[in-house]
Amino acid sequence: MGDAVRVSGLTVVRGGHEVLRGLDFTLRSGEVTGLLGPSGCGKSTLMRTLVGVQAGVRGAVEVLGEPAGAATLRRRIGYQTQAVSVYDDLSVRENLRFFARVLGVGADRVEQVLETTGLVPQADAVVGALSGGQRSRASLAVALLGDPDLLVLDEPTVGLDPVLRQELWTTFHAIAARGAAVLVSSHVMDEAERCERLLLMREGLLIADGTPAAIKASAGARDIEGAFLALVRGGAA
Ligand SMILES: Nc1ncnc2c1ncn2[C@@H]1O[C@H](COP(=O)(O)OP(=O)(O)OP(=O)(O)O)[C@@H](O)[C@H]1O
Repeated sequence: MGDAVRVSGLTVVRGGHEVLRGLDFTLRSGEVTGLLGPSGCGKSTLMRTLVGVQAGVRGAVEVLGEPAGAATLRRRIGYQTQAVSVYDDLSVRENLRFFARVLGVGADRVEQVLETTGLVPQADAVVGALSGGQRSRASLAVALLGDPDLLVLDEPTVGLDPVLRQELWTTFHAIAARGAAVLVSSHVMDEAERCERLLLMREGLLIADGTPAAIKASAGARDIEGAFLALVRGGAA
């Protein structure tokens, strides 16, 4: 499948500092790419840039063949931020019906995303009464409503128990298998092995880009955490 995202020479200035420094990479459709790096390295800023809401951007950022932020991309991109973005006093289904109307998609899509995110049993429960993991899945369901070709998920598994994390990763792979490019950020290196491809970041720089196996092999490390440390000690960033 082709490239969903092409980025070259991307630099972003926030608060007078270069928080992204000359990034070049592509994201392919049909793959789950993990965006990994310590807190503050620039993952959220990169995601905000791809969805077209970040100011202070220099360089070329092409998303689904258009410049990032183009109005035509709105329905084609799903974005889940770190904050839960559903209404506590509405049920899951009511939230989805509301956002479906905003996006102009049919009610049948609401039922589909309830299935995809495993929320059918909770569909009529108010969001305020759900667990953190269920609330997070409700946000994911909203991000899926437009049947996006690019799905951008900012730390969607943070704070979830291992069973829920496993279920969510299965969902991400199912979405990619239908042809979407899926970008998932995490500051937990052990999520790396679940991705087809990884972008490792540190201090605004991309220090590795490849499959988990290739990154481990080139760093001579047994796991991604070891590879990350080897890359940092080797002066990659
Ligand atoms: N609104 C802002 N104004 C100025 N600087 C900011 C702003 N938001 C973030 N930054 C800075 O930009 C850098 C990158 O932040 P960003 O949120 O992209 O990192 P992150 O890797 O997503 O971190 P985390 O994993 O903690 O969410 C940090 O140094 C941060 O302090």
